[in-house]
Amino acid sequence: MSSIEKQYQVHWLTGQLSDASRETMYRRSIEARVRFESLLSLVLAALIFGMFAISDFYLLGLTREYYLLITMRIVVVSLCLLLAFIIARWGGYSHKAWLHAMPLWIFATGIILIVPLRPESLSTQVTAVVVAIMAFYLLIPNLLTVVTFASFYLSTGFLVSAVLFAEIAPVETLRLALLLVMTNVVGFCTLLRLEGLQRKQFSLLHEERDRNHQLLKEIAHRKSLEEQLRMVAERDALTGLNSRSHFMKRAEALLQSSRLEKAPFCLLMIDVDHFKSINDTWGHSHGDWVLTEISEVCTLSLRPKDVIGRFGGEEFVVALPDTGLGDALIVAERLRTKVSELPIKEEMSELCLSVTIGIAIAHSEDVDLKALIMRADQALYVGKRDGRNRVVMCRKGMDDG
Ligand SMILES: Nc1nc2c(ncn2[C@@H]2O[C@H](COP(=O)(O)OP(=O)(O)OP(=O)(O)O)[C@@H](O)[C@H]2O)c(=O)[nH]1
Repeated sequence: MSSIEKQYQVHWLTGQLSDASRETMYRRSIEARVRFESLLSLVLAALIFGMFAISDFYLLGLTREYYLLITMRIVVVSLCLLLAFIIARWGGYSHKAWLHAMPLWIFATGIILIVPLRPESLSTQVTAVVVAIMAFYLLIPNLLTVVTFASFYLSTGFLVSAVLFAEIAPVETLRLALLLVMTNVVGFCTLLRLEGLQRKQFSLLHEERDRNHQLLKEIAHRKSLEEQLRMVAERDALTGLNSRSHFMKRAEALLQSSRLEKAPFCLLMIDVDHFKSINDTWGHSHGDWVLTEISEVCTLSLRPKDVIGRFGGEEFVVALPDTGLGDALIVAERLRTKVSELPIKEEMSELCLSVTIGIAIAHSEDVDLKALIMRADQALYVGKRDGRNRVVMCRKGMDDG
């Protein structure tokens, strides 16, 4: 048996969940409904029990027995209404189930007390007792044990009263006893079945809820994994810039729309000068720091619609949509100056940080982004060759070299 099945196992005799905490949970789940049903049954039962006073009057007249009966009925009805009020206010079913059981004992006592006062109407009372027992079992569900005891009390009490005060013959006593036993057995079995079914339904609902909860957790976990994977694929781990592949995707889209709108489009290739010697002199961690600083200063100097990525090693690439050569030159110069003005760590004070930038503009005949990158790279190469720390535009003729 799985642990879930064990948690929701129903006791064969009490009809309650074997796990006490689950039983409390179940009772809490039906609390509002049980409260309302208890109220309704109490008020209705009190009303019907009280209305029998009319038939008492016609049968007994204003006799001593009648006054005793009416007093008893008033006490029972008042107690029931008082209990209805208490249940409405403080009758939490999960922790005060005994309160819901009390009316049964009051009614049972009331019914038993009628026998000595009206022994001649025993046959009517037998019917009333059978109806009351069935009502106990069917209208007060979820309290099988208590209902069984109360019904047993009513049955034996009534039987003893009938023998003592109505003086019924032994055969009649046996018949009455058998009738009461039968009523109790039918009521008990019906309620036991009902209790089991209700709790099974509850356990199925909970199992489903638990599974849904697990599923939601799993979905959330997968979503976060997907997000992490997406981040890994799209972002460069060191600088947080677009990764090369993601940059290519975004830049390609920008290039396409620039072509459609016939808007200018420029591309910058930025390379850190003498970066190898930075690594060699201060170590890779300082080299990483320099790359991060450069990526930050470049990102801050660009427009939101520009796209920057880390192309590899110490090389960055920038796509500038809606930008002609003149403006691209201004942007590149600004980036170059910002990098050269970057505040450097104390221990790297001798470092003269600079970048060389190659610019390429998209001509109408440009087939794809790769060709544009190649041209910017060639311009960058020229810049490196001519002494670094400069911005070079790709000119006709470089394409061939
Ligand atoms: N710290 C660090 N170094 C890197 C990283 N990626 C590449 N490098 C190093 O960057 C250096 C690039 O050196 P080169 O390609 O020779 O270029 P350079 O020294 O910048 O010289 P020029 O480009 O000609 O000015 C290599 O030593 C790489 O190992 C990185 O993520 N972090």
